[in-house]
Amino acid sequence: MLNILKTEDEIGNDHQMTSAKTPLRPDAFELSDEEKIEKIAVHFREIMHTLGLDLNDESLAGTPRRVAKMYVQELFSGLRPDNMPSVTLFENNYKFSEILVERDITFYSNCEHHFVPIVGKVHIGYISTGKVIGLSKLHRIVNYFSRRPQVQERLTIQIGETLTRVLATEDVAVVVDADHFCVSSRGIADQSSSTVTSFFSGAFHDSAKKEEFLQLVKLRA
Ligand SMILES: Nc1nc2c(ncn2[C@@H]2O[C@H](COP(=O)(O)OP(=O)(O)OP(=O)(O)O)[C@@H](O)[C@H]2O)c(=O)[nH]1
Ligand SMILES: [Zn+2]
Repeated sequence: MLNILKTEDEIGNDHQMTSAKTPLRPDAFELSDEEKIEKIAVHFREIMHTLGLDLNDESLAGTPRRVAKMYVQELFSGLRPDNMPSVTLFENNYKFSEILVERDITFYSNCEHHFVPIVGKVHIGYISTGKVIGLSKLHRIVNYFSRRPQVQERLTIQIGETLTRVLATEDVAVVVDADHFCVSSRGIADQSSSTVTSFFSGAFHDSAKKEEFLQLVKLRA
C-alpha cells in the first residue's frame, strides 16, 4: 500500500494544483477558522438585521454563528488545502487493465454566483497504469472540490486533473450531472433541466473508449 498524495499544499506555494483555479486572495489563509467564523457571524447578523429580522428572537439568535460555522467548517471547507484528503493507492497486482468506473457519486456544492446549492452526481472512469486507488478516495476527492463556491465547469476540471495527477495516468474520464438551485428555485425557475459537463483525457479522447465509458455509466439506468 502506498500513500502518495497527502495534502494539496505539498505542491508548494502553488497550492491549487489544477489549471482551473478557484480565485483566492493571496492572504486567504491568514485568519484561523475560528477567526473566520467570528467575522462571518458579525456580517451575517447584519444581513439578517437589514432584512428586518429580530435577532433577539430565540430561534434566530444563534443563526449568524450557525451559518458562519457551516460555511467555514462544512460547505466551504474545501477552500483549505489541508482538507485535501489523503489518498491511498495500491499496486495493481492483478494487472486490471480495463476501465474502472465509479458512478453515481452524490455531491453537494454551492454556486458561486448565488450561494445556493448545486446537487448532482459525478461519474468517474480511469485506466490504471500501475496503481489503483481506494474507491472511497474518489468520493473524498469529489467532496473536497465540491465544498467550495463553484461553477460546474471548474469543479469538473478540478476533479479530472487531480485524478490524472494522483493516479499518474492520463486516462481519466469525469462526467458531472447536476441541478443548480439558482436555475430551479429562483430566476428562470426551471425544475426539470440539469447541467452536464465532462472531462476526458488520454485514452478517453478516443471515441470508442469514450463510448465504452458512457455505456458503463449508463448500465444501471
Ligand atoms: N456557466 C455556468 N453558469 C452558471 C453556473 N451556475 C450558475 N450559473 C449562471 O450564472 C449566471 C449568473 O448570471 P447573472 O445574470 O449575473 O445572474 P442573475 O441576474 O441572477 O441571472 P438569472 O439566473 O438569469 O436570474 C446565471 O445565468 C446562472 O444560471 C455554472 O456552474 N456554470
Ligand atoms: Zn447560481
